[in-house]
Amino acid sequence: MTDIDVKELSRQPIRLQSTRVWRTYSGGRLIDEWQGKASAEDSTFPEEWVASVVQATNVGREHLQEGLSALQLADGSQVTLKDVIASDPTVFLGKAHAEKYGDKTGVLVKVLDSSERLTIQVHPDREYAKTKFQSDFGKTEAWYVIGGREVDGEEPYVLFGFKPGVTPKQWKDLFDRQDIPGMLDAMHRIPVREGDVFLVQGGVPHSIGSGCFLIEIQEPTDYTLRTERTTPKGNVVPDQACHQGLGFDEMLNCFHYDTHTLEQVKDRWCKQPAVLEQSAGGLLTALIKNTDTDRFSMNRLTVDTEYSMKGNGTFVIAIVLKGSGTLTGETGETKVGQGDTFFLPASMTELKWARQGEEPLQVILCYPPGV
Ligand SMILES: O=P(O)(O)OC[C@H]1O[C@@H](O)[C@@H](O)[C@@H](O)[C@@H]1O
Repeated sequence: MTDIDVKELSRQPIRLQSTRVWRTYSGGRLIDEWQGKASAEDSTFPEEWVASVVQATNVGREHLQEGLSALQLADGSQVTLKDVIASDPTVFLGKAHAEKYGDKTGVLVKVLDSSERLTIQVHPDREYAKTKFQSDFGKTEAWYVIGGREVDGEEPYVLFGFKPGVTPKQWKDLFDRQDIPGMLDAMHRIPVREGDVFLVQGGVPHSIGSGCFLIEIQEPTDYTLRTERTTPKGNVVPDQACHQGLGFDEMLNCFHYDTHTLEQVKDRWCKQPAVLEQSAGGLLTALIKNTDTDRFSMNRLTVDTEYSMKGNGTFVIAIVLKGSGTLTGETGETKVGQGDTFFLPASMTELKWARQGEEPLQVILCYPPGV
């Protein structure tokens, strides 16, 4: 493995390379456009994984190492972020975090763009993940909608939460008969708009609809249990991809069968952004707060002129959503622009974002548990 200069690397923003991941659904054109690629198109690589130290689980693609974020070192060689962090977890992740989580970041961030509806699915809560997958993490996730498109005349939407009256027996029956309209109808359908924020806890049935362009923050696993045995486009979902080796009965046990009215779903899982700090230079808004969940948090920074951020002893995952400018730390200045992604090591104590372009610089800041 290439020599990692820990001292040098831990004092500067680490620019991450693009990591696209194969999924059962198609999309990704809006990610290509956002990243400024010459040709933008939908494909079966509809997700960009950011600062990932998690390998993707794709049935039939186990021979590939998908999902791990990489970066380029000063000598031009490539190394995974996972190896960089493992070289000195305390310096990169922060002392308190490393004491608790070792070399794991405890969080995974993605940019996702769907040109078709995703399969109806559920992710494990912590208890299920522990007992069935021997994992300390489940897969609670949150979505921040950054755009979207109309697909076949349908506006972007998401489906989640069981409607009143749905029972485990009914859900099993719908699954056994593969009554997909029935399964869709058992969940609430919510149209989405840029700026919306949703928290989807482990155990909650859901399906991201077509036309959604969003940033997702989640617990760092890739456990998905699917009740649809064919995708909306008609591709067969292998049994293993439905139940992850646990069998169909255990798959059905992953769901939380509490039911909600639409109002209750909105109250519980649709989150309202809240201003954290406003200065002459910028505006910091909380999208997912540590009072919403103890699994992660996410803020949006809008820089009108300049904005300084003090380190708080932990690392940050940054996605430049819009605009261009600079990011200055103790080792110098880095140019930043829409589509760039960074891992900001915990040992960076001070950072200054500055806008350069015509529009304000907008950055999404993602944090691990405990911040
Ligand atoms: O089941 P597929 O289509 O592969 O989609 C899986 C995707 O589902 C979404 O709801 C999110 O949980 C993503 O993190 C995940 O990658």
